[in-house]
Amino acid sequence: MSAQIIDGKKVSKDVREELKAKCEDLKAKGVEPCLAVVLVGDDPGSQVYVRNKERGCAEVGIKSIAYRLDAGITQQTLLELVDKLNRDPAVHGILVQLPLPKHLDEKEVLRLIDPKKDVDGFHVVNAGSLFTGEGGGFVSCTPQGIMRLIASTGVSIEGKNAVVIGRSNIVGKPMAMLLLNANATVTVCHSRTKNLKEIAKGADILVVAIGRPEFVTGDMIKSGAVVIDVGMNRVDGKLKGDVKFDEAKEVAGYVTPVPGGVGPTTITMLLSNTLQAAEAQG
Ligand SMILES: Nc1nc2c(c(=O)[nH]1)N[C@@H](CN(C=O)c1ccc(C(=O)N[C@@H](CCC(=O)O)C(=O)O)cc1)CN2
Ligand SMILES: [Mg+2]
Repeated sequence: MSAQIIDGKKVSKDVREELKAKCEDLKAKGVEPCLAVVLVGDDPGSQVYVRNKERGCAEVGIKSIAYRLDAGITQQTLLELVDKLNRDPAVHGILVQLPLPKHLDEKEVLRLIDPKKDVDGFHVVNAGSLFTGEGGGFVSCTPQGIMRLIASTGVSIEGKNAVVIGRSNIVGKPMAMLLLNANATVTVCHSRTKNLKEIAKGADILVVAIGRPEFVTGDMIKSGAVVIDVGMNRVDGKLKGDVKFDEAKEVAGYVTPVPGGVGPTTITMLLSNTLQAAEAQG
């Protein structure tokens, strides 16, 4: 058996077409959607992601303003910028690219972003509305994109065993909540989990975000499962996922590649959240 490859670029392209139309509608109503992107320092990966965010905005019709700040800036300077953007009615969405340089307090910065403009969905208010199932807040972009990828397979989530490997605030925890809200039976595994192999093998839907190259091997995957690989590990200059792709594709029903799976949908969901913010703020 050979799994179907979930094409993140194709899913992303289709969603962006919908977003272009939504953006045009907003502009026709006199709203010019605008995203402020804050990048601190010169991490090469972050520079690429920020550039891709600017390109994504341009493609869909969203105005973007990037603030590229020196790696040595103080916490106070960064907080003042966020505060200024919070108060600017022309800015609908604010994101601070992570990771920040070590001397800066990431949590304090994220807490200051107005939840109504927190298009990354990292603020406790937005995380809270996802956790209570209240909805209406912003959902973290990577897990939101993964829900689109799963939907593209046509496999229903309700009643399925979903296993999430990884418990970060950005991916693992919100992913578990989205799957739970979609009526899956969810297990979250992490570096201290015992019998991880057996638990993973019971998954109809397996999401892997543990940050270890090729951690999940073919013998940890249930036949026919949907396998989503969130990993982006650089090994000898090559990008490797958290799943051993060649083995996974012999066992799984569906599997995401790295690159070209989860990554492309992350930025697309950011664009979607920005339009949601612009619509709400008007
Ligand atoms: N403020 C934020 N910081 C970070 C986020 C985030 O959502 N908000 N997520 C990641 C980085 N990221 C977006 O910011 C991101 C990472 C990767 C991709 C992507 O398209 N990956 C490609 C491969 C790219 C490569 O070759 O390196 C793929 O998987 O096909 C998009 C967005 C951490 N920081
Ligand atoms: Mg820090």
